[in-house]
Amino acid sequence: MSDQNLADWRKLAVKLETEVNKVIIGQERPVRLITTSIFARGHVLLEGDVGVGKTTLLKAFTRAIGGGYQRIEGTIDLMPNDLIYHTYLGEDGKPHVTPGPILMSGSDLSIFFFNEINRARPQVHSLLLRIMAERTLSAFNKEHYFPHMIVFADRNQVEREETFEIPSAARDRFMMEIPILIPKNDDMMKSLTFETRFHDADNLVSEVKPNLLKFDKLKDIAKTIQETITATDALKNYALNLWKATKSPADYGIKISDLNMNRLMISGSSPRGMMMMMRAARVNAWLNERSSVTPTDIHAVFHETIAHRLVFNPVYEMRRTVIARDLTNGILNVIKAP
Ligand SMILES: Nc1ncnc2c1ncn2[C@@H]1O[C@H](COP(=O)(O)OP(=O)(O)OP(=O)(O)O)[C@@H](O)[C@H]1O
Repeated sequence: MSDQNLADWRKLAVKLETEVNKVIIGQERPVRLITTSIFARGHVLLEGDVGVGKTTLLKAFTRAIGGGYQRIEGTIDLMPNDLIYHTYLGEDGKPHVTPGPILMSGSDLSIFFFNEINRARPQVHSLLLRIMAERTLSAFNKEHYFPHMIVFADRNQVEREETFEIPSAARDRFMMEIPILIPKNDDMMKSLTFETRFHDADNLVSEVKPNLLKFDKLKDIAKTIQETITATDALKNYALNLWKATKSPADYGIKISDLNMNRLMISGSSPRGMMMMMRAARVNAWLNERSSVTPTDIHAVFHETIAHRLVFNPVYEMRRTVIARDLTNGILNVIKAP
């Protein structure tokens, strides 16, 4: 793929963001991060309250990139097979089997949204993780492939009863965890409350230009971005120091008020985490018309690619959201950028 092609795709990526930002208001940063994940081919955890527009956001993205959108709700009685097929008694009195959400769009599946993943049992998580990693599933005597699928999973953080928290090994498979918060701006809050266009999500999504990108070409362009955007030795050393600081922040003089830094960390970033962080940073460089990754590109994605995979001492886990934010900020402040 030529440089011209990369430039053309960049224009499409910017258009994609414009289209989504047209219907989803006050979420420019999550939209940039989701675009980054799409072009870095990484799965995403969404963190946020209910009714903040997550479904609408993902439907808007799917409409613009093309391909199929499917969604499933995590519930305590959901079984792994519920992802694969439904059974029902037909009018003819006979049992029938139809494809479940994961199979419904066939190999054109583009975005799969698992809402409230932590309400589903670990058996369901493991099936999902296997499909995410292998992009294939055998069912109905056939192998099914999902070469273009990106999984988005939302964790209900408000009600913790009857939930099955996804373990750190599973969280590590996701490229990012992106917070989706209610817009703070008064005018936007008024718009969401009073403008009727926001009240009908399907109608709202229909304002997005359909099939702006070719979803089945994203894999190729993602590969080209990773192969084309370079990193200097100084930048590589910088990334290495950031990595080490996630393992033992105390050794680097990083402090968070009232925490015992020597007891905070159980484990820092995994190699996969650093790899995914760099993939996202490369895409950020490309989106900003740079041919080489700069520290700014790393800063743009560091928190969202690293925080969810850090494991804290259990006494600090309840305060994870705040501590993780302070820690990643502390690391970026203390480690000297080239
Ligand atoms: N920032 C926003 N921009 C545009 N519409 C929004 C925004 N936030 C909420 N909405 C509107 O709020 C309604 C609920 O949104 P949606 O169903 O997408 O939320 P959700 O986060 O998926 O909810 P749940 O967690 O309950 O599934 C929709 O009508 C949507 O248009």
